[in-house]
Amino acid sequence: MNELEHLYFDDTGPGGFKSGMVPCTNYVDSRTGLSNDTLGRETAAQWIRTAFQQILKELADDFVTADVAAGIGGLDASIGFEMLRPENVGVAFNDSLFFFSFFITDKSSMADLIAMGTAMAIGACGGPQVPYRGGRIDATEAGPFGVCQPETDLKTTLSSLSGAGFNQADTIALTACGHTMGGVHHSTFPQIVGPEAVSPNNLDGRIAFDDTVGVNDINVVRQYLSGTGNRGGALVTTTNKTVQSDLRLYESDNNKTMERLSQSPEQFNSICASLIARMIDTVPNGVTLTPVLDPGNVKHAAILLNVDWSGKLTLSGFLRYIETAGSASAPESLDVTVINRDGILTANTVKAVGNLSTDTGNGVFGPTFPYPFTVDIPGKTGLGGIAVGSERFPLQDTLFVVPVLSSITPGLASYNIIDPDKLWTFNVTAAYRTFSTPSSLTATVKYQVPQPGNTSPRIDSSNTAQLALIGKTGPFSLYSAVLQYTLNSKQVFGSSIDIVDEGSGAKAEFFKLFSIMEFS
Ligand code: HEM
Repeated sequence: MNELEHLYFDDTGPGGFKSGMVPCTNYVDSRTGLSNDTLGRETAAQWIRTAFQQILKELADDFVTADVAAGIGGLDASIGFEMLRPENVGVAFNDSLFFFSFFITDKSSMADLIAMGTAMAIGACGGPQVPYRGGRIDATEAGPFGVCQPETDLKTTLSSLSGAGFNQADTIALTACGHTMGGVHHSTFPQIVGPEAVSPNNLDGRIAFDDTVGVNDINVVRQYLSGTGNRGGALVTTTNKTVQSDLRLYESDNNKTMERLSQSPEQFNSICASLIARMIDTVPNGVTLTPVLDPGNVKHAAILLNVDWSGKLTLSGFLRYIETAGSASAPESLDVTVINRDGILTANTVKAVGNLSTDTGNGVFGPTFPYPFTVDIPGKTGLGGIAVGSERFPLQDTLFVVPVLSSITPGLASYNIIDPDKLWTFNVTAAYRTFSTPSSLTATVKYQVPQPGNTSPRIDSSNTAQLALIGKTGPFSLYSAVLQYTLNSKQVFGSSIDIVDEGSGAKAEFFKLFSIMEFS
């Protein structure tokens, strides 16, 4: 299963991608790793701002100053290299990148996670579903300097964003779509918000954009136009004219765009969904984004394939059922039917019973329920996929990592995500459905490594080892390797292994090593 789909649709429990913004007003302080509701900060809002700043910054540097038509700019996480710049003042970017860094793997770049954070913060906090695609590539160096600050004059802001393909109405609407959650902080922008905003439960002194600070809604537009509530927030109401950047922008077309946005929540949502999608989909030349991640109704997740010494295969994992708009409510069970190696639907069917008491949904698409299943498969006929109702999901048994014959030590009992470096031993066994000896069967372990001067790590793919034949079972040959690395727990968490036979092209890609860690 696609890692981004997993993070977005399934990984929503404690420690999952969504955990930072539950509830939407939650704030996770990267300095302690803990929630803190006394500062007047909000993680969901920081995530949206990070994407924009990366883009406004990337919009301000790549995406804005650099010209999208020239293909230079876009969401590429170069902000990680630029934390010390004045334009990146405040903790928001550091907080966000620190949180996202736990989820960086070979298949999930920082830039994709920044974009996902925005889609989730908006979609799960009362806003629209923002179409989300993957495929962004992280920059390997800092980008040019940015320009969009509260002090920036209107002409410069508009021309910067127009270089990124956003006209004046787009720029006004995009800003209002972003400036509905969170607010402006005295601790970060004392020239905008005075010390009077500071209180025991608002130690950073936030003035919110509207009075629904944790909800992505039309309120900011309506309060701005009617002069009620927070009147659009401090970038409108500050008496320091130089930094009234929202007021300058909103008024620049005589409030026409704000009037249009205010007409209905549905209109606000649909304009925002399309502008935010355009914002996060702005990528440098040469980057091809995937199709929009489709929650579907039913998909498989956390699939593991084992083989025993008699050659019998066992497939286990779960289906997730999302009650997307207009779909039937989750049934008590779903039938999983094995498709054999030749692509033929077999009579081998098991019932996956839903755990309907646990909604694992990300709050964007609808209640989501897991249906665990296990099915035995004769090694002779093998596995080509599974069918669930009319849906077919391709799987393969040509080359795969065998979880029961693989291990990681030390185990979960001594694992803590903030543990420092220690020696890890990965004992990896793969089953290969061939009896001819491959010229070279290699295992590449990929894990994150820090980048000097950057909060965001990169993936190191340089650790490769040969696998050696250890036996045969049914139609499979078993190959194994023992790999040892000194890593911290965070590196182990996101590590994965690819097994490749270059000669035949057979591969088992992105097996997450953490998935086999046991209590020991
Ligand atoms: C057009 C020019 C813009 C300027 C000059 C600007 C400036 C600012 C400033 C000064 C803050 C206060 C940050 C703090 O005190 O921590 C802020 C907050 C925020 N901005 Fe913007 N912004 C702009 C557009 C946007 C856009 C287009 C989006 C997203 C689509 C966005 C999303 C946010 C969010 C979510 C916050 C709240 C952050 C928090 O509460 O931590 N901004 N912006």
